[in-house]
Amino acid sequence: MASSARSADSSDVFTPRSTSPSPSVASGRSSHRSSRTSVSNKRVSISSRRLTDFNPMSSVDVLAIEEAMKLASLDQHRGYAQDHYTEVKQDHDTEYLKESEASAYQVLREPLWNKGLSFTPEQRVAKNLTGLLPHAMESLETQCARAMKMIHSRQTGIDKYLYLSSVKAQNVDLFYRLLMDNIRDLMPLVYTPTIGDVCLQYSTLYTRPEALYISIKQRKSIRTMLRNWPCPNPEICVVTDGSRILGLGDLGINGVGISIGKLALYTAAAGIHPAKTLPIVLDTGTNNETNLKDPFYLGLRQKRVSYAEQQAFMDEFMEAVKEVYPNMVVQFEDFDSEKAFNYLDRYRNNYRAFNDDIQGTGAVVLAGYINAVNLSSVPLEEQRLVFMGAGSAGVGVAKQLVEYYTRRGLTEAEARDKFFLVDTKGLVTMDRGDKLAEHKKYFARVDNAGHQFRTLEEVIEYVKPSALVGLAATFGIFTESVVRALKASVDAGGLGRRPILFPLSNPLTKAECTFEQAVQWTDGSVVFASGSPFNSFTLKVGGDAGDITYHPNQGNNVYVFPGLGLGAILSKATRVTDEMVYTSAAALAGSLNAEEVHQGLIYPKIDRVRDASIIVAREVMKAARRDGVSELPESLWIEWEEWGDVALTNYIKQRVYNPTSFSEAKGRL
Ligand SMILES: NC(=O)C1=CN([C@@H]2O[C@H](COP(=O)(O)OP(=O)(O)OC[C@H]3O[C@@H](n4cnc5c(N)ncnc54)[C@H](O)[C@@H]3O)[C@@H](O)[C@H]2O)C=CC1
Ligand SMILES: CC(=O)C(=O)O
Ligand SMILES: [Mg+2]
Repeated sequence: MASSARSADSSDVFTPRSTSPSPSVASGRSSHRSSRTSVSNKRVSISSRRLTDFNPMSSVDVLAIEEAMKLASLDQHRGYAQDHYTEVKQDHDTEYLKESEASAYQVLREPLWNKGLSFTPEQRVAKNLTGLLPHAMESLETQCARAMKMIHSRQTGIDKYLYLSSVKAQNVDLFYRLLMDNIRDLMPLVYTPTIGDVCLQYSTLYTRPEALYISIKQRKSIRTMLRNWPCPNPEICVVTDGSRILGLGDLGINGVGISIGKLALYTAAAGIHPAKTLPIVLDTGTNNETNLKDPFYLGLRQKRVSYAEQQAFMDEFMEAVKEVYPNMVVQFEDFDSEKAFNYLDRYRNNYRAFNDDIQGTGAVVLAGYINAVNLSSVPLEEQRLVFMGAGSAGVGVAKQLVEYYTRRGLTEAEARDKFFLVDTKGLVTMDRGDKLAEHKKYFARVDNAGHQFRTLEEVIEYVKPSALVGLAATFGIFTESVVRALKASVDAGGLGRRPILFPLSNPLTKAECTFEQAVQWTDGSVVFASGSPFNSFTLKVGGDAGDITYHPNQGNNVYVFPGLGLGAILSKATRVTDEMVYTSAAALAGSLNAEEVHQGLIYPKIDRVRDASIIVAREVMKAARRDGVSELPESLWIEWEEWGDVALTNYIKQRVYNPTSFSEAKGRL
């Protein structure tokens, strides 16, 4: 962080690590790092030659691509031959370059220090910046207005993303002010849906490192690589192996875009300091043929290793994390479903870890469901739910809802009975004749009397559901006949009842139906939430009634993971417990303001995601305390018990990052 790095106790927050902070060092982060990587100098120069020689955006001619392929294959051999399963030893000093010791050039080049045109005249003199900047001094707001103008001038989502990314590479405070103040417009760029396109093309769009890239071939050096991260003591990491990125399948190392995007939202939506976030991709190969044939693909050019081999690698990774960054919370993201469930079970009791797709999604959908049931006029006990998709998200959500029902007085069997999960083969039943994946067995029906239901229409006809949830990553699978059948089954229960329809798959190209379709096919009665954002929809009614505008909800785990992570960090939780996850859902459900309730929404508006995250974090902290996993001093808890939520909320607010013009950005964890 540029500004808190300047405060007296900033050594823990400040970023670049260096052995030689002399003025002769050319620039900020990259120069410090290269000064310490003499062991692998040769490898570094080979890969940088590849990156600079070929501008991926312009090299469309065949010759350039052939040449690139030749060089890429050379690079692969040379690079990996050197560190194949051997440890690359590097010395790690614990000194970090201080901003006060940095040259003016370094201050401007370090994105965590650079304040752009917001440097005051006094700061410009003190830091020898006079003449290096235009004379004008501007507030962050003015710089944001300029940046928004530039974003609007770009035509495609990717181009807008690239512009934003370049802002982040130059001025972190500006990037986050921009994102926080324009979250409705910009979140769809740094997150779903645009991040899906970015991940698909990550290796081609690549311009600079933004994450830790840990390949299984470097497994002996995991600790070294973790220590190489230039910001000291990161507190939250999002780690993926790229095996199931959004609904786009196995993207290999290209999936790192999702770790980067989610961590940008940890900062924008919950105020975790950017210098405390660490995106990680574990490269264990890819089964994506397009990637394997792509000359620019940056990951290991091999098929994925076996589950057993990856398991051993994962064990080593988790142990290394605990040793190098013992306080860091680990968010597992977008692992394919078998690994997602296995790793959650394996690590949840011994590490500060949670799975976003299982638990974060479970919590966010539960929150939306609690509010949707109220709007639907179908009593909680009468609800019956069909889930299209029985993967990590589908099963994770259904289990979270079962917990809700049991807390409401149902037995576990009664609660489970409300859920009908459907996958590519139809309704999941015990006697379907195929080998059920372990995670599906809990919900496999045994009351189907030998009958199998292959299509969604058949399932709806059989179940007569009140709610339909889509987590199948299949575009358009909620057809008109499916949605009308859902509405008919709800209408049959009585007048004024409303169907709950949640097409939650990401990105938009995988949404089970659109918002407009949902409104049209239910004659406007739908209670709707989608994974990626849709625009409001105006139905032209004509006549005296006038037009009616319908507002969608975004049911995305972005409403939960930032607050859950922040709560886990601030409470110094040794584990992320089920109670903490459940509480995050209950807190989110109760976080709507009067206007949002009046508008019939089930989630807070996305512009209020930060308010919601603070509430979620506060309640998660209290849940950690109830579960006995908070390592905060007892005296603090006694104080908060005495003074109540206001005091705890203030404690959180004082610790969140909030870049402002001309002054130190507030907040550090
Ligand atoms: N809105 C949100 O916050 C979240 C949304 N998701 C989305 O949920 C989707 C699924 O994620 P995971 O469960 O992790 O994936 P997964 O791959 O583990 O599961 C997908 C499931 O859908 C089923 N399926 C696929 N095609 C189908 C079809 N044509 N008909 C019926 N079933 C079909 C598969 O059999 C499998 O059970 C993805 O698009 C992901 O982006 C995931 C997490 C959070
Ligand atoms: C939102 C999210 O985590 C997913 O689609 O996988
Ligand atoms: Mg995910």
